Amino acid sequence: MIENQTTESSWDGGGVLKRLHFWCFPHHFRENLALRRLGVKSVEIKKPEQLQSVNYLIIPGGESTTMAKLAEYHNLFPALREFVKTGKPVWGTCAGLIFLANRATGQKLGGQDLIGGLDCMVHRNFFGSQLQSFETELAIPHVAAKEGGPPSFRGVFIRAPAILEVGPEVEVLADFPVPPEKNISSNPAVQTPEVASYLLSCYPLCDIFSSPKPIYTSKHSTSTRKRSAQIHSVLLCKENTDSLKKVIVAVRQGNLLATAFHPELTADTRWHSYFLKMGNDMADEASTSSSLPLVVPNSYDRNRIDLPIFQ
Ligand SMILES: NC(=O)CC[C@H](N)C(=O)O
Repeated sequence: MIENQTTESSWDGGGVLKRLHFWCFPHHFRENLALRRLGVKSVEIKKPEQLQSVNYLIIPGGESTTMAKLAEYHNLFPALREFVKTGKPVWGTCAGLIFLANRATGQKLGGQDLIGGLDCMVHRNFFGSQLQSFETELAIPHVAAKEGGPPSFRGVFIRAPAILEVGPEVEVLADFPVPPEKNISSNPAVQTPEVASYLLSCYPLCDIFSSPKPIYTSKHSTSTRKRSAQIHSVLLCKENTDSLKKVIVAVRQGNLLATAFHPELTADTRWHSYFLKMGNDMADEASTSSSLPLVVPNSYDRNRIDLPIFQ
């Protein structure tokens, strides 16, 4: 995995990669801080040819439509798709997750180009607008088993996507219960036909026609309004349901890692060290003995203070 070292990429005596390359968008600065805590220095990728000397790639959060336009402008898509196919580790956070998905919904009019590779259907802005951003404790059994520390992680969701479906090769690393009725019904961003279908599929046993209350206005078509009434009824049923349906918020598929939340905004670097170790996993699978193992310290530090972002 760790071939193609550039003169910028070097190893210390213990085999720690001193320079990691990643694709820069607005959250670059915070990614850089998290990686530095693990002894890794990162650089921005701005041109397709830079990807040839890259071993790891992080596609950070931001705004995926704008990111797609920039990637198009700089002709990055072919090189990014090629990179994903090489088997080198790639991690998409939030907008980066949208980029890696094979299928996306909730996109702006006209859609946007995706890199693809991750066999899933992602819903952009699933939880709503910027105002519906939130923090929550997520159970992360797989990552905690590998990295140590507590079994949960503080997930920071900023106008976040959620994964609605995954293919058989995809391992779910974290999920999250669909928010309660009051959040969803007051939130226009999630009232799309795709969310409707999803919620209806979650609660098939509910009487979806009881006490309908339209969420959509008269400017929407009759079928859309009917659908909206169905969602509302489903959500009313859900209030009485103990077992809330969950959406997926972190996955791994081979060399691809994706999180709907922002680990770089917390002081807990376990997702970053998990990602760095993925290079070793991939090298083991490919039995490429020529690759140097990347030594990443187990990163949980209970004394590191985490500042709240959303109250
Ligand atoms: N924090 C984020 O990366 C938000 C992603 C954004 N909602 C998008 O669709 O691109």
